[in-house]
Amino acid sequence: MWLALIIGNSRLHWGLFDGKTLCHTYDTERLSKSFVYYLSKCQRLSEVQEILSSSPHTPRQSLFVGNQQDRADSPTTPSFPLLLASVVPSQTALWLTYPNVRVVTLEDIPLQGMYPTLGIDRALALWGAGKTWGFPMLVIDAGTALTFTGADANQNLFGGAILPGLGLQMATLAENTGQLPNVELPHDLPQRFAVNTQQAIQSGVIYTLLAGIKDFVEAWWQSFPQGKIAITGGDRTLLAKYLQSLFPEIAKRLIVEPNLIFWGMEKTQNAQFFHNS
Ligand SMILES: Nc1ncnc2c1ncn2[C@@H]1O[C@H](COP(=O)(O)OP(=O)(O)O)[C@@H](O)[C@H]1O
Ligand SMILES: CC(C)(COP(=O)(O)O)[C@@H](O)C(=O)NCCC(=O)O
Ligand SMILES: [K+]
Repeated sequence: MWLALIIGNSRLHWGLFDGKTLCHTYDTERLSKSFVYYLSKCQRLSEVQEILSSSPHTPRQSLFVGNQQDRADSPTTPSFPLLLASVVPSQTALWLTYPNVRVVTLEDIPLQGMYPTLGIDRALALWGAGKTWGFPMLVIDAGTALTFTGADANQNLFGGAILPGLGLQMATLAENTGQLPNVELPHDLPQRFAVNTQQAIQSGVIYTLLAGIKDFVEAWWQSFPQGKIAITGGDRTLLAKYLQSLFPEIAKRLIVEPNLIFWGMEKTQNAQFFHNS
């Protein structure tokens, strides 16, 4: 068993693997240094599962009472292997205190033509999607930031784009204006021409984002008529639903998949190391 951890800009994403099989996923808030320590002391799968699914993530001392001393001193109790991919350097530093950790870097991903500052989450999601469904592949990651990241049939980075994600667009309006409230995203596509403030914000953010996605997707298909498109990230389901209502011909060709980055991590040599250890 091994753990995959993706540190995004909003939260942490956890995957619990049995070899190549992804058994469980968890999303957590950012965690404390003592959490890192407790996780490193977990011996049984049930302990890992309990502390990752507890909320808030303050591990109960009682979980470890009894044989904690043995564990601290024994060299024969290694921690669960942890494969880490992070786009938040301060958080990477915290998780490097975990004893059995390996960090995925761009060098571990066999895509060609990557630029040095490309986000590891983008490269992994693209690698995971392309290896699973084939290249050319365009990944839309609807997370804190919304990114497009494409690779051609030769697994060469074609390029992409970065813009504020849905949540960030809404939050920025509320934070930087005197009269705009914090507004939730609606479950269904709102009416375009709104007659109140809340719906006007929803309409503006959603319809311009959908138009932008359509434009990128059409440009992608112009370059790669048979090119595939996968969407991931915390807002993927909502966006796929809006697209289904507004542009069903695009929605029909979208692969909606929450775990692209985990698939990418599993398909690196680093994971191979854990399979063999
Ligand atoms: N339980 C949740 N907590 C936080 N964000 C959520 C949640 N469910 C959906 N979201 C949406 O997911 C987006 C963040 O996506 P995510 O992929 O988790 O971000 P990141 O990987 O960048 O940390 C936010 O814009 C938010 O709208
Ligand atoms: C674009 C991102 C902020 C997306 O982060 P996320 O929304 O997944 O938290 C991240 O991939 C990143 O920091 N990229 C580095 C710049 C680049 O990819 O060109
Ligand atoms: K993202």
